[in-house]
Amino acid sequence: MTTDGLLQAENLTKTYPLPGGERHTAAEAVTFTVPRGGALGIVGESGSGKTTVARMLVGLVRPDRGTISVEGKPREPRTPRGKAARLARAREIQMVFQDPYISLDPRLTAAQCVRTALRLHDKDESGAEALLDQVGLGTREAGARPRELSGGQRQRLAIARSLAVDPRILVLDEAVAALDVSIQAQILKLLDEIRGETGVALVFVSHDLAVVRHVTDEVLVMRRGRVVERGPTDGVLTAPEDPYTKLLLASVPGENWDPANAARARAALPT
Ligand SMILES: Nc1ncnc2c1ncn2[C@@H]1O[C@H](COP(=O)(O)OP(=O)(O)OP(=O)(O)O)[C@@H](O)[C@H]1O
Repeated sequence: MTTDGLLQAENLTKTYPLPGGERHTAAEAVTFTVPRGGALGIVGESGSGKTTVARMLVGLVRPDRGTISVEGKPREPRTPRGKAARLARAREIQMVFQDPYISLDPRLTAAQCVRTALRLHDKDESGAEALLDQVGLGTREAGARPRELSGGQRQRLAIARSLAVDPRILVLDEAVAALDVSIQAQILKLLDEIRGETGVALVFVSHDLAVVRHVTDEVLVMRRGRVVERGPTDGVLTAPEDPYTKLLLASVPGENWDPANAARARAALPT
């Protein structure tokens, strides 16, 4: 096992029971390293296993096999007992979900939400305004509850709350998928700035290749639970080698886009 890098996932495998006693493999032997301050994209179609990998990283799904290490230290599959150990674990990896509405407490204003996270981690609550400012939320938004914020503002708040913990790694699962493209661009720019300012590493899970192209250095392409291609994002998305990556790229509407090419690429894929 390599020991360099901030985050290491080694042979992560997860299966789920199927009716009839067999098991469905959602992720199989997924291995990658993310360097300090790096940004890794995990792409693939719906059902390829991206979310399963993201959830294993933060401990929401327990791998059948494989290990996750942060700075060479293995993460226990179970949440540790004791407040200090739990908080230390939370500081390693934070997650931002597609729909922050579900994960935000509807009763708390944006400022209260961030203050609560700071307090929990024994940090100075007066830092809340600076964090909200960092994600582009001003005084009016600071006093608003989630239902009074737009989708993009809610996602900014979810990011601010994650940053309050001062994490080493931020895992974002389809974090901009529900936003319209101009808001997506703003959030992607924000994430890039935050990465530059704080050195937080990003693991960016998305079905959207254009999104991953903007915010990641390296990319993994997943199909049916397996990594079928990996490498620098620009290289993989400009000159893909695997037929599945070619299919994903052929499926993106754009200039000279021809749905027939995507259909042909899919027909040529090995099953
Ligand atoms: N709790 C579960 N029980 C059974 N099967 C599951 C469970 N969670 C995921 N799966 C299956 O595992 C596979 C991978 O799912 P996963 O959610 O990781 O894919 P994904 O690439 O993130 O897809 P999407 O983009 O649609 O979320 C799918 O076939 C899914 O049906």
